[in-house]
Amino acid sequence: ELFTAISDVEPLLETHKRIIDDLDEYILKEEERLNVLKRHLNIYKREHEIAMEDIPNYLGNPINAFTLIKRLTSDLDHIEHSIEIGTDYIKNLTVNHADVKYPTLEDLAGAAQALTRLQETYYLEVSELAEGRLNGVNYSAPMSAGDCYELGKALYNEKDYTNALAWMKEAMRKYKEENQPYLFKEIDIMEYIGFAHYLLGDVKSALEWTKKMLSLDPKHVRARGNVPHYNKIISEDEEKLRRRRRGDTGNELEEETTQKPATLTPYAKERKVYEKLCRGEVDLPQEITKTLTCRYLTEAHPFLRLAAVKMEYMYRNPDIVVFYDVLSDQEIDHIKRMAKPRFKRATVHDPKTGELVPAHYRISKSGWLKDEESSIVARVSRRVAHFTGLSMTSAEELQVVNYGIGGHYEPHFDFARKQETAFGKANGNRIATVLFYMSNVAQGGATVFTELGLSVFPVRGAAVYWLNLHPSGEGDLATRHAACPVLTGSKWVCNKWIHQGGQELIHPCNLEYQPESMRRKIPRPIPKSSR
Ligand SMILES: O=C(O)CCC(=O)C(=O)O
Ligand SMILES: [Fe+2]
Repeated sequence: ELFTAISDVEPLLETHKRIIDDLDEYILKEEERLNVLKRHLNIYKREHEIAMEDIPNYLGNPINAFTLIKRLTSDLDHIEHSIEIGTDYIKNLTVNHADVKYPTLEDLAGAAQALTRLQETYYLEVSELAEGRLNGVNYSAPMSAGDCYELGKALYNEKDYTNALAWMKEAMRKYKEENQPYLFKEIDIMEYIGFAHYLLGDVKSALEWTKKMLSLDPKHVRARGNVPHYNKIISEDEEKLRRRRRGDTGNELEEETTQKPATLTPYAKERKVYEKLCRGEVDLPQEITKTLTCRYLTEAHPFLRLAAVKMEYMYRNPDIVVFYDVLSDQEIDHIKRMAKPRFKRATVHDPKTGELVPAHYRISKSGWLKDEESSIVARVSRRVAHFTGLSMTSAEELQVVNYGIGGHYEPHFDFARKQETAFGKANGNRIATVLFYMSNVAQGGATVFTELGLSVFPVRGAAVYWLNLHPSGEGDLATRHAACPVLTGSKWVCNKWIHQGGQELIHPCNLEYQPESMRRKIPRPIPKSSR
């Protein structure tokens, strides 16, 4: 898939240029051909008019008789030939080339879902997006009726009827405004709107739209078939309502009327916090902010006395630290260049089939770089040892990540839980995470800590650092974090995960394990809106 990493979308511009050149040439040839045909047509029309004015006189003229016959024989051959060339040309015309990359329908669906994710996370209005605006900033040309229609169709095919409906309504509005020729018609948009309403349980609106379809085309087969079906459902519903009002409820109806209390699942609760953090709507409580400091780090390693590192505490207990200017522009370019050819989409095991399938909770592409492969990668590992003070003997290779359109990584822990296979390996669990930012992100793309209520926004060249484990080796649940969907720009990061192996003397473990009950003393973040 191409939509999972922005870097993979770049070659599409070359494909795009090829199509422009081919179409340009094709249209030029077609126009020449059509001009010939039009010239012939005009002659035929003019001659026909003259002939009809006075038929005997016209045919009585031998020249006219000849030219008429000529027009119906050799001229016609010419015309036919010209049309044939046209159809042959069309038949042989290819805008598909083997040597350039094309996106697939799966890419189209992925890009459509990404837009929906962005729309929902960042509260974007469909009408704003359709005008090419993101948060009030103009980012692209307005979308056409055709763009909105295709997007609506892709969402409809993915069974996202709510968003499909919103985009189809936008398509309808633009279709009327634009008055442009399209391969689809107004009635096609209406059909999607009507059926989406039906699938969302709004049968009355479905009927209304179907009737509108019939006013445009009284013979429309599907619309005619649906009207009685919708009418039946509506009258059945009304009957149920009447019986309920009369108190004449059977058991079956009683069940329907008992409403379940609207409680959010833990997943939905976390999702809400995650989205709020992504929008930057949560401030840390003063109890935390007053403990946050920044300074030059000089003591973690003797090397730092020569080259101190700027550090800033983003959170205390657990400590989340940002180190600034720990990757240079050259290092970033080198790491990106090395990683690109090895990019693979993040996959998970499908429990049903046992096969590796793309992970929907993580939309990005990544590749791994070894220290031995490049002195620059090795230098970055040494730097990590300097500013974390940890041993790199058990560290993983450098993981390089690029997020695609709306790319994200849903809330997770970096450490392995007991049931997971990585747990208990020779090197132990991931004791620490160093997350380098290799790009700024214009909008979106924050790293957020859902238990702490902390949003960290990417700064190119900086790294976030935290310990994933308690001194006892137990995973610290407070480190749960996520990567927010990228709204604009391309987000590049790289991860260095350091394991327990090798830290025995540097970071001795002990039985101290700060239980959940203790951590509750840290005030919870207060959402802005509740103040
Ligand atoms: O990209 C980010 O901001 C976070 C990435 C992350 O959490 C991970 O790769 O484990
Ligand atoms: Fe992570």
